[in-house]
Formats: sequence, structure tokens, C-alpha cells
Amino acid sequence: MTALIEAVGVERMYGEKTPYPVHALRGVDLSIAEGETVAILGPSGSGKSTLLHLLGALDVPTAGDVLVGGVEIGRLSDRERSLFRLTQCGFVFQAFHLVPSMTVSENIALAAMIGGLRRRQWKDRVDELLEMLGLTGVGSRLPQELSGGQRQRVAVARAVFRKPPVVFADEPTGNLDSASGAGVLAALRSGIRGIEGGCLVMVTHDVDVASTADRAVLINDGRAAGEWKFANTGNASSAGRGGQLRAWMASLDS
Ligand SMILES: Nc1ncnc2c1ncn2[C@@H]1O[C@H](COP(=O)(O)OP(=O)(O)OP(=O)(O)O)[C@@H](O)[C@H]1O
Repeated sequence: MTALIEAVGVERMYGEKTPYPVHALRGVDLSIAEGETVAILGPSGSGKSTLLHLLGALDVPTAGDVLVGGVEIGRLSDRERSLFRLTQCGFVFQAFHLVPSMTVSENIALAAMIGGLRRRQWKDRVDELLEMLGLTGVGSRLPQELSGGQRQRVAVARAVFRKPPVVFADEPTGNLDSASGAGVLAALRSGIRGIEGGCLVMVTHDVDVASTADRAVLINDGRAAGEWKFANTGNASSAGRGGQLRAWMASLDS
């Protein structure tokens, strides 16, 4: 499979010029193929969000390279990176980041609205996503009139609206109970399935969330500590997959 995202020897230092610099990532190599769903798993402070920000062109590495679709992120100007994110990436964050004064439909079509498109030009795509993600009937509501799980599914719809080749999700279920979280993970899977060759990169500290991916990459103390590719993807129960992942992680400790 073609690699869509490549991180090569990626380092990220924060506060380099201060007395207390933080070496958040230390030589991370990672390759993510088209169509893959990858979980970046690790304890708090291990560098997961830092890595996601680099892969998603929200930040640039202190050393090493990040390539997305062959584009070297570190070589882009700030403006080029913004455009790159807008056209090539979708994002879902733990805090839903919906615009409170806009309806659900308008939030989903935000990129189209910013681009000056008329409602009739985006309405069909929004309706398709509302139905696909279990949000039928709520398009004209405001975000505050939705449950937390519904809000996050709106954020998923917004992230996949333009069918970007890659969607990044940072602790997408972190603010939700497990049932709502399961709904959001299902929505992410459906949204990605609707994008040919689309891949999902998801940060989580939760083994059960990570076990919904094709592959889990473990980050520890700023380093890629290993990765687990699930056997018989799609066949094992979610508990079985979580068990596989826990057993592998325990084997690393022993
Ligand atoms: N802007 C920043 N300035 C200074 N240090 C930072 C900054 N952002 C993150 N760090 C530090 O870098 C390290 C990695 O942080 P990061 O947020 O990537 O970890 P994480 O694994 O995502 O943690 P969590 O699961 O708690 O969100 C931590 O020591 C953190 O304190």
C-alpha cells in the first residue's frame, strides 16, 4: 500500500531557548498507508498530541521530516500550511469546537460557507452526512441543543465533509460516556469509509478506543515504543481486540 503519511526521525522541542526545554518527541519514525486507521496510544504527557499536530501540519518538527502525500510539511510557509490543512485534512478534537451561533448543518458545511458556496451547493452533502452519522432531523438545531455525543458526531461530519485524504482525531471520545463514545467511533469509521483511500489517525490513552483501529502505535516518553497490527481485522469482537492489545502491551513491560 502507498504511504500517505511519513514521519522520519521527527523531533519536537518546546521552549528551546528557555532554561526548561521539553524534548516532547525524540526521533519518531512512522508510516501510515492510504486507507489505514491508526491509533496513537500512550500515557499522559508521552507526546501523542504533539505527534498528531506535526502529522496534521498544525506544527512543524524541530528536526526530521513529516511528509503527507509527498508534501514536506516543514518546507511550507504558514499560509501554505493553512491551505494544506484546509484542503487535505479534517480534524476532530476532544472539545467539540462547534460554532455556537451556527446551526448543525452550517457547522458541518463551515468550509464551504467560508469558501463562499451557497446553501444549495452544499445541502445534499450535509444531508447525506446527517443521515450517515445518525443525525437526521437535527440539521436546523444549534449545537447547544444537542447531547455531547451528537455534538461530536457533528464535528466528525464537519471533518469528513470535503472528503479529505486524512482525518485526525485527538481524544475524540474523551468528553463522553462509553455509549456516546462508541457512537462517535462508529461515526468516524463510517465517515472514513466514505472517502476513497482516506485514513484516520486517532490519539487516545484508552486501549479500548485504540482497539477499534487497524493498528496501534505506542508512544512512550516521546519515542515510538512499538506497534500492534490487529489480526483478523473485523472478525474479532471489540473485547477480543482490546485483549490482544493489552496482552501485547503487557509483553513489552515484562
Ligand atoms: N506548547 C507547549 N510548550 C511546552 N511544553 C509542551 C507544550 N505542549 C506540550 N508540552 C509538553 O510536551 C510533552 C508532550 O505533551 P503532549 O501534549 O504531546 O502529550 P500527550 O501524550 O498528548 O498528553 P495527554 O494525553 O495528557 O494529552 C509534555 O511533557 C507536555 O507538558
